[in-house]
Amino acid sequence: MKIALIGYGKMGKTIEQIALGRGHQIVSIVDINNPEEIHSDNFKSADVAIEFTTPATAFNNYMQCFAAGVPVVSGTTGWLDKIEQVKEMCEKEGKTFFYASNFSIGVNIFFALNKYLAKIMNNFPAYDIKMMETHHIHKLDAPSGTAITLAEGILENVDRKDRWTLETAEKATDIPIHAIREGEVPGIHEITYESDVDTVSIKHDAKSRAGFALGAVIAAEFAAGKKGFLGMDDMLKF
Ligand SMILES: NC(=O)C1=CN([C@@H]2O[C@H](COP(=O)(O)OP(=O)(O)OC[C@H]3O[C@@H](n4cnc5c(N)ncnc54)[C@H](OP(=O)(O)O)[C@@H]3O)[C@@H](O)[C@H]2O)C=CC1
Ligand SMILES: O=C(O)C1=N[C@H](C(=O)O)C[C@H](O)C1
Repeated sequence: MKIALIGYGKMGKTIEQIALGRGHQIVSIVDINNPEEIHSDNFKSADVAIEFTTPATAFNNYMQCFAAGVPVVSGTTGWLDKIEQVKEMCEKEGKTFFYASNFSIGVNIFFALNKYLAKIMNNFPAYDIKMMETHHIHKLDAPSGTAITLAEGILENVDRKDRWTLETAEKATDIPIHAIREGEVPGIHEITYESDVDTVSIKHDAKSRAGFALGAVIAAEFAAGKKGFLGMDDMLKF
């Protein structure tokens, strides 16, 4: 498969290695220093583009991919205020867009476990809920996209909570998310249910970026040739 990379940072470089290892070709690399590459014939020849850039630049990159007729797989976080526009373009204009706040298979198993535990905990109001996420110091957004997805999984299932907040809970119905930025940590997420008598917690700890990158390449293999707004639930069967 011919892959274009948009964003050649930590994720772009890891994805390149994994894609080459799976027999794919990297036909174009667009980064901050060569934005015009996105208009090139090489870019347009790609079966799919994999986009990992920044919260501020992702949406414009999606628009360029749509204009070039190249399906896009993106893992960039912090741009979700525009997600409805992207969904509408997929539905009405037949564009292809695959998004995941976290492409790791382990994290997606953790997402399912989080929802299952939340359903159980809905019946046990003695437990209060909080979340902690730790990432490297270069991360631009907080809380992480993964933490937001986890919080949404709890909110769907626990009636006594109605929103997430960053750092402090302002009312009993809030789920506080504590975001720590430390060294070069690839990503840790932990959800804690605490009562007066005990604590129940679940945790995912990424050892490197390899799991995120492998998931993104598998998603690209899945998305190429398909139409619409796609996500991990379309690809993974639990
Ligand atoms: N969904 C998932 O599974 C995962 C998501 N992420 C998310 O992916 C994003 C990228 O992460 P990461 O690779 O670690 O970040 P990096 O900062 O290492 O890489 C981003 C790259 O994009 C470049 N860039 C900035 N603007 C543009 C632009 N307009 N066009 C093309 N390239 C551009 C940056 O250049 P420069 O540095 O010169 O500005 C940099 O090389 C983040 O939002 C992060 O949260 C990360 C890991 C997993
Ligand atoms: O910025 C990162 O590094 C990561 N970002 C994603 C997020 O915001 O959830 C996924 C992963 O945790 C690494």
